[in-house]
Amino acid sequence: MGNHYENTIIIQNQNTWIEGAAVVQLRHTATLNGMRRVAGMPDLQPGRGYPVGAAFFSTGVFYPALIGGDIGCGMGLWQTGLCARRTPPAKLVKQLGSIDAPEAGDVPATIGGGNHFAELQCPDQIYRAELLPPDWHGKHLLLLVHSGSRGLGGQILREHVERFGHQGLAENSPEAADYLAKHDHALDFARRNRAAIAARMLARWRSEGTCLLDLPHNFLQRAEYAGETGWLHRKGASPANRGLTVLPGSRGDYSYLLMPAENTGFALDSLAHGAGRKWQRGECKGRLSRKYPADSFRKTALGSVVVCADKALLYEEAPQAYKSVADTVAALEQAGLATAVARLKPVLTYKTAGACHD
Ligand SMILES: Nc1nc2c(ncn2[C@@H]2O[C@H](COP(=O)(O)O)[C@@H](O)[C@H]2O)c(=O)[nH]1
Ligand SMILES: [Mn+2]
Repeated sequence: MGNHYENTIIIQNQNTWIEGAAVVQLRHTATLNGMRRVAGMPDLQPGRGYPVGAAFFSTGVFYPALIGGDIGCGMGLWQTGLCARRTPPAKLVKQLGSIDAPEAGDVPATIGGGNHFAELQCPDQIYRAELLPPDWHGKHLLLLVHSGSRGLGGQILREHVERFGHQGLAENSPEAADYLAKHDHALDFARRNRAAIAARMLARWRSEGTCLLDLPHNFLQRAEYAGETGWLHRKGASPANRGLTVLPGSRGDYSYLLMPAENTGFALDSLAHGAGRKWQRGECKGRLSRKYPADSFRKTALGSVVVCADKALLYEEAPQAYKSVADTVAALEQAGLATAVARLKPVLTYKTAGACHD
């Protein structure tokens, strides 16, 4: 169900919890010059000035600050040739070793920090077999890669903010053309980097792999809404008009393969990009460390293994810090935006094998 406020919709149901600060940020974006409609997803959460988990449609002007610094961040999903039953996680961890150092080439093939990750997942439940992709192999593991444009997007945003602050750029201006060229480069860089990460990991496991989908969730595009042509900004929102999408939960929760519905225009053709954060990064250690030593997070309640040598990150990205992904999926389904196709269970989550930062 949606919750309307002038030109704003928030996709939520009775079980959706959204932090008040995120709603305040969303309502502020709705007042920006040229803004026609904003759509908050059930994973709406506060960001640095602007919310995460939302889409924004404007005319005549666009706002690089709404896209943020991780331009092109997204999710790629690969079908691997690794047999789910015959490949114990401990063996996969050993074969993988570290992929923290950049490879030579035009992209580093590294994941980056924060909540970027690569995860092997096992098909766990199939709800709509007829909607599975043609290359689907139910007995083999899937590889989900979540990464962005690394330092590149951050540099583009910094340069923009130094010159223009948080102002929008008038379409057809030289400044808009300059930003768009850089944005498109970062978008492509991020996509190629996810493919390079997948290729690097699959090579270590001596497995073939086929890309089932690759969708950015932080990007700007030309689009139409209510008969007007304008600019669709997505910040932590997955496109609902490019076929199957994947909605990740957390390293200790399921992920879902979703088929978007036909009519998603009311939500600016967008879906949630994750379960959504419940706790801010900075509060996680305080909430968890008395009860849970960092090492206890290297195995999850679903039996998966976590490779994360950074103890601070073990707390910041703990499953407890995220909302229930099943609730997020239910809110999307109830709003008529998507149908769950399959549920995927984590087997091995890779964050960093590098040095320990206590
Ligand atoms: N399956 C996993 N999902 C995860 C993990 N860490 C975070 N997440 C989910 O991904 C999104 C990504 O959000 P973004 O704003 O950084 O793009 C987040 O909302 C979580 O729901 C993980 O290790 N495994
Ligand atoms: Mn992301």
